[in-house]
Amino acid sequence: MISTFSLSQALVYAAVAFTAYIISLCAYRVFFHPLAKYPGPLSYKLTGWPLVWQAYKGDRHIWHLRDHERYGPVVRIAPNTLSFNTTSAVHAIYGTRSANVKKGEWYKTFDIAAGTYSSFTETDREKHAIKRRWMTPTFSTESIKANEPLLIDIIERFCESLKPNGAAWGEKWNAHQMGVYLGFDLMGALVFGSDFKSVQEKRNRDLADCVLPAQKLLYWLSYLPVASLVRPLLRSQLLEMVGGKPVRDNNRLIDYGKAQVQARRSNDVNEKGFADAKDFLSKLAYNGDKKTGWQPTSLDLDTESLNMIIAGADPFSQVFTGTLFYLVHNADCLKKVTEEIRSTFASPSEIVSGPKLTSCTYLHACLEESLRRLAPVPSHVPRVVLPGGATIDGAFLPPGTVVGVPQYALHHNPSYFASPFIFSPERWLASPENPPSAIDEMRRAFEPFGLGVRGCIGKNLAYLQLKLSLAHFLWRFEVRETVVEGERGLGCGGAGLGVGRERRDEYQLWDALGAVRDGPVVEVRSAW
Ligand code: HEM
Repeated sequence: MISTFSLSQALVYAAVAFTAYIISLCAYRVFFHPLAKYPGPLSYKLTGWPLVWQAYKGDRHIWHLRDHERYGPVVRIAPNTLSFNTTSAVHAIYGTRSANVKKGEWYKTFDIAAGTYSSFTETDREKHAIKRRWMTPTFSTESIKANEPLLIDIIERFCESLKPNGAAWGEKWNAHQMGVYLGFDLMGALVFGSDFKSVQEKRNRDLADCVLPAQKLLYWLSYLPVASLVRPLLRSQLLEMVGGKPVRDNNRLIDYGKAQVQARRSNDVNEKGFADAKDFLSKLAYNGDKKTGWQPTSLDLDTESLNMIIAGADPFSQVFTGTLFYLVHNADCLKKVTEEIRSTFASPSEIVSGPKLTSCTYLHACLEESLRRLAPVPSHVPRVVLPGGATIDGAFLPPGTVVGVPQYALHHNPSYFASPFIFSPERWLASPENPPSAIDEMRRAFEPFGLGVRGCIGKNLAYLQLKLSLAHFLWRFEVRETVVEGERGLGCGGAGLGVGRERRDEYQLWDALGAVRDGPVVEVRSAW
C-alpha cells in the first residue's frame, strides 16, 4: 500500500516536473531565446515539428514563400532557425568563403548509408576542401568535352525512341518519366561508363526508378528529431522491414555503386581498361588530392558515386521536363526557341558544344527562366553559424543558429523579379527596356545551383546536358501537351491540390531536397 502510494506520488511529481519543464521551455523559446525577436508563427517558435510535417508533405517551399509574404524578409521557421528572403542574405550565407557558417548535422542523413560522407554531405570545411579539389578535374571543360560524344549518342537514341512512324502525331508519353530515364542514362554513362538503356528498355528501368523514392525517404527522415538515431540503421534489415521499398531502393543504388567501385579497384584493372577510362568513377579512383596527398578509400568512392548519380541525374530530369512543361504551356516561347534552334543548326549532327550552341541566346534564356520558376532545390538548405557568430542583413546571430535562403521564395520575390509567376524568358535578354544592369541585379537573386564553395560542381555539365537535350529534341520534333478538354493536365496546378498549388500554368513540385513531380503528358511529330 505504502509503495503504491509512493509510486503514484512519484508519478504525480514527475508529471508536474515535466509540465513545468515544457512550460518553461516554451516560455524560453517564445520570450527569452536569442531569436525571440524574429517574427514567425507561434507553432514554429515552439517546436521543429511543423518543418517535419512540411517536409513529409513536400510543401516546405510553398510554406516558406507564404511565411515570407506574411512576415517579411526574415522569418523564424523553427526554434533555432531563421529563413531569409533577400539577395544580401543569400550572398552573405552561401556566397563568400569568409562566411562564418558551415553545413550542419542535417546533411548527414543523405548518403551516409553508403559508408562515409560525400562532397555534398561533408560538414568539415577542411575535409570538404580536399574532396572538392579531388573532384574538380573530373568536372573540367576538357573532361566534359571528352565525354560529349557519349552524351550526344544517348540523346540521339532518346529522340529516336520517341520518333513516330510517318508524319502523324505519335503516342502520348509522360515527360517526367522519360526525363528520369534520360537523366539516369546520361549520368550512368558519365559516372560508371555504363549503358543503362533505361529510355529504350522497360526492363532496365528499376534502378532509375529507385532514385526519387530513396531521396524522398531520406529527406523527411533528415528532419526527424531522432534522425541521428535512425541514420546508423539505414542499411539494417530492421529499417528495410519498417521502411519498405524506399529503404530497399536506397540500398539498391548503394549496392550498384559499390559493385562498380569494386570492379575498378580489383587486381585486373588494366585488363579491364578502367585506369585509362574516361568515366568519372575511374578518374576519381585513380586520382587523389595533389595538395595533401590524400587518396580516396573504397568507401569514399562508393559514397561519391551514389552522390553523383543522385545529385546529377535527378535535377537534370527535373529541369529538362520542367522546361518542356513551360514551353508547351507558352506557345510563343516554344515557337521562338524552336525557330532559333532550327535556323542555327542545318542538321542534328551540328548540335554540339561551341559557338553555335552558345549563340542560341533564347534557348539559354528559356533555361534560366525554367530554373527560376522551378527552383530545383526549392527550400531552405541550412547552414549553421560557427563560434564567433555571424552578421546577416545587419543582425548578429549567435553560434549554432541555423540560417538559409529558400530558393523558391527568393526566385518569386517581386522585389527582384517583376510578375514572378509569369514565365518570361525575355526577362533574361537585354533590350532598351531591359538594360544589362537590370539583368545583373536580377541575377544576384538567382541561385539555382547554389553559390560559393558549396555551390554545384556539376553546373557547367548540367547546362551542357540541358542545352544538347533540348536542342536535339526541338530540332527534330513538334511537341504539344495532350489534355482532355476540361481536365487538368498532369503537372499543372489546380483547385484541390492544396494551398499555393492553384496556378494552372505552374509545374507542380513536391519538395524532397530535389523534387517529386509528374507529367506533362505530351506527344510529338517529326518536324521534317
Ligand atoms: C540542373 C541540374 C542541377 C542543379 C539545379 C543542381 C543544384 C545544386 C545545388 C543547389 C547544390 C548545392 C546544394 C546545397 O548547398 O546543399 C548542388 C551541389 C552539388 N551538385 Fe548539383 N545541381 C545540378 C546538377 C548536377 C550535376 C549534373 C552534378 C554531377 C554529378 C551535380 C553534383 C553536385 C555535387 C557533387 C554537389 C555538392 C557540391 C559541394 O558541396 O561541394 N549537380 N547542386
